[in-house]
Amino acid sequence: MFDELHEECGVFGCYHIPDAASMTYYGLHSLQHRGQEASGIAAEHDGEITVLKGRGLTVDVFRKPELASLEGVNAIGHVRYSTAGGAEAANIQPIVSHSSRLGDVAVAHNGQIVNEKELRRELEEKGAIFQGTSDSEVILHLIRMEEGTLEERVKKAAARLEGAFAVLVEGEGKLFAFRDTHGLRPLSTARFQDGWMVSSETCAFEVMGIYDSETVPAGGFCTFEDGILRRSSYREADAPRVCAMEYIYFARPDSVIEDVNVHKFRKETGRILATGDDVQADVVIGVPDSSLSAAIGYSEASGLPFETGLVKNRYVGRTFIQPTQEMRDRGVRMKLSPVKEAVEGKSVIMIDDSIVRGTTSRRIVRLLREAGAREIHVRIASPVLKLPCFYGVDISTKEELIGHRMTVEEIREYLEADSLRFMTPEQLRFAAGTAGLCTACFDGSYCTDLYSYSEVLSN
Ligand SMILES: O=P(O)(O)OC[C@H]1O[C@H](OP(=O)(O)OP(=O)(O)O)[C@H](O)[C@@H]1O
Ligand SMILES: NC(=O)CC[C@H](N)C(=O)O
Ligand code: SF4
Ligand SMILES: [Mg+2]
Repeated sequence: MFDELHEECGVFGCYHIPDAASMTYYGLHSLQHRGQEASGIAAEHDGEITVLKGRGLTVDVFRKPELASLEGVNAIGHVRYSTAGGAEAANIQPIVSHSSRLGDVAVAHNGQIVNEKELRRELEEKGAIFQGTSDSEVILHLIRMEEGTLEERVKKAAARLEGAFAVLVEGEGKLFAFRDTHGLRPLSTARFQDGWMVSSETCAFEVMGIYDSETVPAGGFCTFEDGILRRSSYREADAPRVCAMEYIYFARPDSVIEDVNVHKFRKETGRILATGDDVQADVVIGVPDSSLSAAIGYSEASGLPFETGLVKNRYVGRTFIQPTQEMRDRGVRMKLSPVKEAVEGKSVIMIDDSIVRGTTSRRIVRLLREAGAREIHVRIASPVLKLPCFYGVDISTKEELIGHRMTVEEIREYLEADSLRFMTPEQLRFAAGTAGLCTACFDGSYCTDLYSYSEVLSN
């Protein structure tokens, strides 16, 4: 069970770049918002892969001398929030295999393989011995079991996978990157000096001063070999379906996915929410950080002033020890505080990006009332979340979702808000412009066969 909505994973790779491990470290740091559970880097030098990984944030897992021990011009890295398989050490990525016959190979994966159980059974029958329980390990075993050159084996392995995946593979001095046929998870490449970088999000390139990048298309396959990048495909692309939650919540506003900037998308959702909203209000506030862009969009379209109504303590991380009951009773809130001057006596439009269990919105409505807000109108910059995700986001059962159990009016009552509105899936697709979206957790339109996971839906 999750407490709130959690990020998923991020992958970053360097090919033909001096001190690749250190550059990967900086890349992972920019992707930290996608996973705070564990972090790892695998660097290759003369065909040998050395991996360093551990639980926690990238800055806590790596120290300078350790990074220096990761030699080589190629490296891949991963920040993890587990979705399949537990948080145990064996599941931390990159996952590496050493073999005298096939050499060293490392894999880093963001997403979730929906036919994992079927593949695992088949691989075990053929003699594969798994180190852990993560779905990502299946990719490594498939590569080992296939025949041909490393590139051919990686391509054949990719073609066996169903679900959501942005994957990096390293071995034999080469790097491979591929993306699922719907493009559910983002992945981009960029030129850097004499080499290349690959990243889940383009924000990681920009911190390196790179502003030109290219999306790996759905079903696309990149081979970095002999100092060059060759683009091909391992399977025909399906209709593009980028995870809508990437735009709504996960990705950083400065990232661009499928040519659509995340901040721009969020502003558009705010604008759509404001259109036709006839509520009488004085100010618009957003829940920092992920809904600030939507709140700005709402403010611009409605002509109502945007205010800093809430301040976030950025140092409350996942490992933060929950306050004692006594502190809770005294009203100590560790994560968000209202700005009384901004909301007192006012009718407030409060924008958040999503409601999962309703905990956050309910808490904020109360905080704003205590701070003297006269009316609170909650506007959510996404549709009602009703169904689980099997593509790499930890919404695993529908019972966890307030939107599955209650009508919008019942949710409004639970939140103690004066009014509540969501977007429709159609409006969300409109906000995405040219990018095709997955909206399955809102409307059930899963774009792949769900294999054993379909049981979760029928229960
Ligand atoms: O309905 P709930 O179960 O409370 O979940 C919804 C909240 O979870 C996310 O925020 P979160 O606090 O996880 O992180 P953030 O600070 O990055 O927005 C999201 O932005 C919503 O605010
Ligand atoms: N959130 C993710 O993308 C996780 C990747 C993979 N399924 C894991 O659990 O390690
Ligand atoms: S089901 Fe929802 S969270 Fe999962 S990939 Fe689709 S849009 Fe994203
Ligand atoms: Mg939030």
